[in-house]
Amino acid sequence: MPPIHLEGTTLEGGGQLLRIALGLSSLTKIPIQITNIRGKRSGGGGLKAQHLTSVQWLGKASNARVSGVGLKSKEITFTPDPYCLTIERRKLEVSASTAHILINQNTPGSISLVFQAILPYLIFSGSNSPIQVRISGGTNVSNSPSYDYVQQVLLPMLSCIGIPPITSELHSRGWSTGSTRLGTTSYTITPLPSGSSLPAFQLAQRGEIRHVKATILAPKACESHFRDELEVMFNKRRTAIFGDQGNENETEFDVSFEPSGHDKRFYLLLVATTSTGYKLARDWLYDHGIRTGKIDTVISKMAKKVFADLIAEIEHGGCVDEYLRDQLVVFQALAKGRSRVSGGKLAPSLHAETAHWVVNMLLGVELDDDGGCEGVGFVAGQGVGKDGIEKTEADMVKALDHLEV
Ligand SMILES: Nc1ncnc2c1ncn2[C@@H]1O[C@H](COP(=O)(O)OP(=O)(O)OP(=O)(O)O)[C@@H](O)[C@H]1O
Repeated sequence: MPPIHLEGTTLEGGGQLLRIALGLSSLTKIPIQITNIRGKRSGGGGLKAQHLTSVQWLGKASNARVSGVGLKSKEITFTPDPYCLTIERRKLEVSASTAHILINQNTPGSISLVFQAILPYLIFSGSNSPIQVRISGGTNVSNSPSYDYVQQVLLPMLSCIGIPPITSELHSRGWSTGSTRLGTTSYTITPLPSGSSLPAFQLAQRGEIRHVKATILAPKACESHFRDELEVMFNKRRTAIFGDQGNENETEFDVSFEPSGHDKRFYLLLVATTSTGYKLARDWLYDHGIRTGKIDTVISKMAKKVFADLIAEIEHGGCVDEYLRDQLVVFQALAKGRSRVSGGKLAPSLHAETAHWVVNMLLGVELDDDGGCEGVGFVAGQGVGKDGIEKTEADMVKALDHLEV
C-alpha cells in the first residue's frame, strides 16, 4: 500500500497534524508520508524534540519502518508493520499486571503533547491490563495543554465520552518559563477491552455553569494578592459566568495556590464545570517580560485576561472549549457510529480544522458544520484501514510492557 501523503503546511501547519497522523497510522497500519513538517512555524519548521519523541515511540510500538527521523527533519515516511502482532518478542517480559512505559525527554518539551500523540494508540491497544506511562519534560509549557489542564479538563472529558478513567500523578513540575526545568508525570490508562469499540458519544447539551475553579502557580510571596485579585474579579463577573439568575451558592468559586519556585513563573487556569459535568477552561502561562516591582500589574493582567477568555468560552454556548474541541476529533473519528461535539456559536479553530483534515485523509471521516461525524468503529487491539479491512489482531499489551524511548 503506497503511503498517504500529508502536506505539513496544510491549515494550521504545526505539530498537531503530525501527532494525529502518527497515532492513526500506528493503529490502522496505514503508511504515511509527511512533507514540510511544521511548515507554517517560524524557525524553519521540522521536528522538535517533543515531536521526535512521539515519532520514535510510536515507531517502536507499531514496529514501523521510519525514514527521515531526526531533529529538524522536514519529511518522514512512517510505515507500520502490517503484521505486527506482538512486538513484545523484541525485548519484553510479559506481565499480567500493569504495563510500564517510560518516555524521557531531556528538554522541557511539552509532556502533554507527547501524551496527546500516544494516547489514542494506548486506549485502542487492546491491552487487557492497565498501562502506566511516565513521561519527563515540561508540565507548564507555552502553547500546549498544561499538566493542570490535562488533569482537570482533558481526563474528565475523556471519561464523559466513554473512555475508561485515566488517572494522573504529578511527580515534579517542568517549566519553559523562568529558568527552564524538567519535570515528570505519570498517567495510568485502562485501555478499551480487546475486541471492543468506543461507542458513539454526544456532547450536545451543556447545561448551566455551576462552579469555577482557579489554579494559581506563582511565587509564594504573591499568594494573598493573587487570591484577592481573583475573588474581586470573580465577584464582578458573576452574572457573565452564571447568567442572570446567578448562582448564590457559597461554594461556587475555589482557588488553589501552589508556589511556582521562581519569581518569573506565573500560571493561571480557570475551569468552569457545568450542570452536565462538562469542563470549559482557559489559562495563561505568563510569557511577557516581568519588571521588578511590577508584579501587581502582572497579576491583574492575568486575572483580567483569563476571566475574559473563560467568559468568551461560556458565551459561545458549546460543550467544549476551543482547545478540547481539536483534541477530541481523533476519538470521534475512531468511535463507532455518529458522535457529536458541540462547539457552540464559535467556528472551529484552525487546529480543529486541521484535525478534521487529517482524520479525513486517513480514515475518510468527514465532520459536518455541527461538529458531527460518523466514526469508523475502530476495534481495540485490531484495526480497520481506510478500506474497512481488518489489518492485525495485535495483543499490544505484550508489546507495550516496558517499552522505553
Ligand atoms: N492553553 C492551552 N490549553 C489546552 N490546550 C492547548 C493550549 N494551547 C494549545 N493547546 C493544544 O495543544 C496543541 C498544539 O498543537 P500545535 O500543532 O500548535 O503544537 P506543537 O506540536 O507545539 O507544534 P508547533 O510548535 O508546531 O506549534 C493543540 O491540540 C491545542 O489544542
